[in-house]
Amino acid sequence: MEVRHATAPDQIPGSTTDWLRSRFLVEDLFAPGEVRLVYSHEDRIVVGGALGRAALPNPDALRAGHFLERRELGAVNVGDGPGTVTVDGTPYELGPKECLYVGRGSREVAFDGAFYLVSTAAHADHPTALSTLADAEPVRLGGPEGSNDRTIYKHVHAKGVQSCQLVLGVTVLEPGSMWNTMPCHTHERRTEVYFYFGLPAGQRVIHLMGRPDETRNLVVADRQAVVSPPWSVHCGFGTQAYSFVWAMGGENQAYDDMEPVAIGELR
Ligand SMILES: O=C[C@H](O)[C@@H](O)CC(=O)C(=O)O
Ligand SMILES: [Zn+2]
Repeated sequence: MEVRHATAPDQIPGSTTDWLRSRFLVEDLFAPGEVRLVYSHEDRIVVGGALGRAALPNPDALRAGHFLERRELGAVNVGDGPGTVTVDGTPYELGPKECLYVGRGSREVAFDGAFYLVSTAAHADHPTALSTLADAEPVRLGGPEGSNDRTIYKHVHAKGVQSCQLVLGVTVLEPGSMWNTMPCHTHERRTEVYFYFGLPAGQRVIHLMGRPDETRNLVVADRQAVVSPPWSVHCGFGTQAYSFVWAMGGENQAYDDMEPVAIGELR
């Protein structure tokens, strides 16, 4: 497991493309038969990828008896077909874009498929729960005039699957729509990670990050993640339509607790 230290906004002016990518972009999460993990000190969020048949390891850096001893986990099927997550002997079948929340205290977690993983620190046990696309109360936002016609599926949130601090959903853009999260925002009380998937090979998402008045861009390929510290905007446009998993950890779980940024304020 790679461990990344937290960052500060005053590191952004003068930063190089390579430095930005090494701190904020997570590139290689998927290898057949492996679970790959990156631990970010931004709200202690761990992100990962599981491909094929693989079990959740217990990295030394956690100093835990097992991965979920003091953590909770969301696993989203980012493949094109069904996949299975088995938790302490109980199998759960997930369709594409569906999510399994795995509660603190679960010991053995195994995957069969293509899963994106997000884990946050947890102080209480919540039941392991499947959230299907129908459970996620889809909300249609945007429209063709803003090239941002998209559907937001909320899986783990205050009114859905319960958790300690994890909030997680999937946003799907309609063909011909390119922009996510515009107008954009920050949320001072939470870190958010975007994981882009379903982007055709050779296409890219241009992801904007940084303080609203000092933005930078990251060029992101399919199945890559971007960590947004509380001071950073997070939005982007694709060269074709795509989907992404958004997940947050931090001080509260209020999805709408954000500082909106007017488009004209961006620099
Ligand atoms: O804090 C909330 C997150 O940034 C996302 O839910 C935004 C998003 O999915 C979108 O506008 O497309
Ligand atoms: Zn956000």
